[in-house]
Amino acid sequence: MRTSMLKSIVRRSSTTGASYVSRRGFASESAPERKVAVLGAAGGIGQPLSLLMKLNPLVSRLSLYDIAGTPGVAADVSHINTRSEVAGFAGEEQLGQALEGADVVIIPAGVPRKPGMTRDDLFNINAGIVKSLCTAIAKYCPNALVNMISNPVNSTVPIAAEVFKKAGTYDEKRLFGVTTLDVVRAKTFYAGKAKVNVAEVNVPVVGGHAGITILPLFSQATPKANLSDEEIEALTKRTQDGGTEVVEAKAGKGSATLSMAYAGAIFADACLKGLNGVPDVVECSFVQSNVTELPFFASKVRLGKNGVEEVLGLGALTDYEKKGLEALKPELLSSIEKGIKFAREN
Ligand SMILES: NC(=O)C1=CN([C@@H]2O[C@H](COP(=O)(O)OP(=O)(O)OC[C@H]3O[C@@H](n4cnc5c(N)ncnc54)[C@H](O)[C@@H]3O)[C@@H](O)[C@H]2O)C=CC1
Ligand SMILES: O=C([O-])CC(=O)C(=O)O
Repeated sequence: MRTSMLKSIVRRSSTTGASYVSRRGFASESAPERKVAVLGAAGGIGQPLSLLMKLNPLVSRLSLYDIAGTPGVAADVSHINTRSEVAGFAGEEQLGQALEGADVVIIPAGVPRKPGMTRDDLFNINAGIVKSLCTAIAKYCPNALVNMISNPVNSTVPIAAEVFKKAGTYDEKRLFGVTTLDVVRAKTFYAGKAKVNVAEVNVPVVGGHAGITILPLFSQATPKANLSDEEIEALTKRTQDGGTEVVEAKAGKGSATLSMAYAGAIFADACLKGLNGVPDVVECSFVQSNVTELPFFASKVRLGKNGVEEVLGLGALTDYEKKGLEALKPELLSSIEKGIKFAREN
């Protein structure tokens, strides 16, 4: 019952198409002990993400932290008859306990967009939240893999890197901006247009996580389909504007939460599989990178026992994609620099 439910909820890894339960087949009983902490667990993303992490048999301890509201979420989720033990922590004084011993920390803490706002408009509030949470991570679980969801990801990941550098704990292999929702969207939109089975689709999405910095590489999408240039352009634009599509539809009640929880659960699962030694776990993520001249960049990443095992290159690009790549660089660089400057000055 549990396995079939999991399979139907989270069927495929987003880039590799690997099945949810590890290919080496760790049954829940034999999988290593793994603690996952969700920071912002009482929020719109945090709650469904906590549910999905409770359904993941690779998790043995699930730690749910927020400034308030987590005892209720934790009590609720803890009644689900799956492997992990659940604990809720609320308020800054409990943050250390929430983080102690975590293998993976997922951060969806912070304010979401309203119509008319860009992700960068969230910077003033979310930069400080991310900085204080990362300061605590450096202290209580410096070896954890950090999955950054809080926006603007293009700046919050560089902020986290600076905080860890200051604390002397930075390891570029362990810091990830979660861009999986861009991949999830690209797959869905491509499958609809190409009329192929969505469960079979793979599409890398590179760059960053805001507007034109999101660059889906539909020329590398599989299964192959004969789409016109106009169709590729429309798919690219829809993927880039996917977040705004949801923000507008929610009309002031926030941004993507359910699809983000799904995407966040897929990415965290990939991190856990990598830690557990499952081979060939590949997902797109915004990481420290040499793929372009920019210090951080999203591309396919191979995950392993220490986090990032290999940052994969871009592969062959069409002229349209090359143009998109050049066009995104100034905006992405400026968001990265804004994050670094904030962390150095505050
Ligand atoms: N990377 C991505 O693809 C996506 C990122 N996001 C971002 O995720 C963030 C969260 O979005 P929602 O869950 O919809 O917002 P929300 O407002 O529903 O939930 C945020 C939660 O964070 C908590 N929080 C605030 N300060 C905190 C702190 N210092 N420590 C711990 N928790 C704290 C709040 O109490 C709240 O429960 C936003 O910044 C949003 O833009 C949203 C969708 C996709
Ligand atoms: O658009 C937003 O503000 C939330 C987000 O990052 C997304 O849905 O991709």
